[in-house]
Amino acid sequence: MLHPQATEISFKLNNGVSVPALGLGTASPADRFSETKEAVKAAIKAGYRHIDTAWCYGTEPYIGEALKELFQEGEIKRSDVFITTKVWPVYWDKVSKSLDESLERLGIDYVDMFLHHWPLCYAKVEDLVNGISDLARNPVDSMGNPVYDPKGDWLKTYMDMERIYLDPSDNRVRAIGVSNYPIEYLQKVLDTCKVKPVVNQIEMHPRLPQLELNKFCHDHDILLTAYSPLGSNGAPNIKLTLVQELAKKYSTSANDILISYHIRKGNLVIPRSLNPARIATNVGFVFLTKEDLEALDSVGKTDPYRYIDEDFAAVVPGFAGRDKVVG
Ligand SMILES: NC(=O)C1=CN([C@@H]2O[C@H](COP(=O)(O)OP(=O)(O)OC[C@H]3O[C@@H](n4cnc5c(N)ncnc54)[C@H](O)[C@@H]3O)[C@@H](O)[C@H]2O)C=CC1
Ligand SMILES: O=C1O[C@H](CO)[C@@H](O)[C@@H]1O
Repeated sequence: MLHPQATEISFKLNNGVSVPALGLGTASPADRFSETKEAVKAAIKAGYRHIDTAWCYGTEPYIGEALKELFQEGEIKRSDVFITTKVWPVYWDKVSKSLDESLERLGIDYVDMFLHHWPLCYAKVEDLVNGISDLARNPVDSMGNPVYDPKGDWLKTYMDMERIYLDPSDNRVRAIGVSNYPIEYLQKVLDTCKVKPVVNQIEMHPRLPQLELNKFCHDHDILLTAYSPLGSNGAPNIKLTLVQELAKKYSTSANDILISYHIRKGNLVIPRSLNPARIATNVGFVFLTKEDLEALDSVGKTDPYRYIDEDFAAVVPGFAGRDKVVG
């Protein structure tokens, strides 16, 4: 059977906007930010039409440089590419400013999808050396504990995003969504807000299949975007025995299995790489069977693991804050 490549598959968001299933992740390491420009150009040339970034990543300016050149070279036009960015919790009450800063860095006048990065509210602490817009990305006190804003209300961030989306004179976003939201927070949004999020971007892979969240989101017409599909730094999920066995069964690569796992379930997936050759090979699509998908889901029962579990996230149900440094 002939299969499309992952880059050729798109889904419809609940507001009718079409989104390519495969996007390029761009949370690049700080010492390699500038390589993001060539990575984005390589991705577009390999057929990707979806780029995932965030205000806090530091890569938006390099994505902007890549887009500018791709537009000038006539490789793509703005409407050919789906750009996602996110508002970080230090800007929990500065949503419009966050969006403007992202748009300026990206060199575009709208984003296709604007996500609430984390349902929590950081304090604003000046950091003129390593900060983003002169604010500490992850403010901590002298004991290394995260500093939250005591007046913070995570729902306000989503409501401000909603206001921008609903304003007919404001064309800066085509769709709004969330990230790292557990079921109870999604339920609160559904109960209190006018606009249903189009996606919930979460860590998801065979070791963290997120079956309950999947059911809840799909029951409510919310797509999931799988982050860290390869297991984040060093791509440890590639070594999983079942993933290797399926790669052998389908004469393909382990990364194709890990990416196809999400697309076959009707979800989006955003693997990261700065290596043009890898970017070009992370596009194979395998028509995994129902049994394959169930077997992959069950890895998380015997060998569960959340790779992205930073200390600041421990206030969100489901996160443990594993990286806490006790000083
Ligand atoms: N919303 C959120 O809170 C978060 C969102 N994200 C987004 O998701 C994206 C992907 O997640 P990441 O954590 O970056 O991890 P990932 O699971 O995409 O893995 C990235 C690692 O895999 C390696 N890799 C890529 N292709 C490979 C291949 N073919 N063979 C061998 N190694 C390969 C890369 O060099 C890198 O070390 C991010 O870049 C970011 O855009 C990531 C974390 C949190
Ligand atoms: O998107 C994100 O990326 C970093 C980790 O890679 C994390 O802090 C944030 O949620």
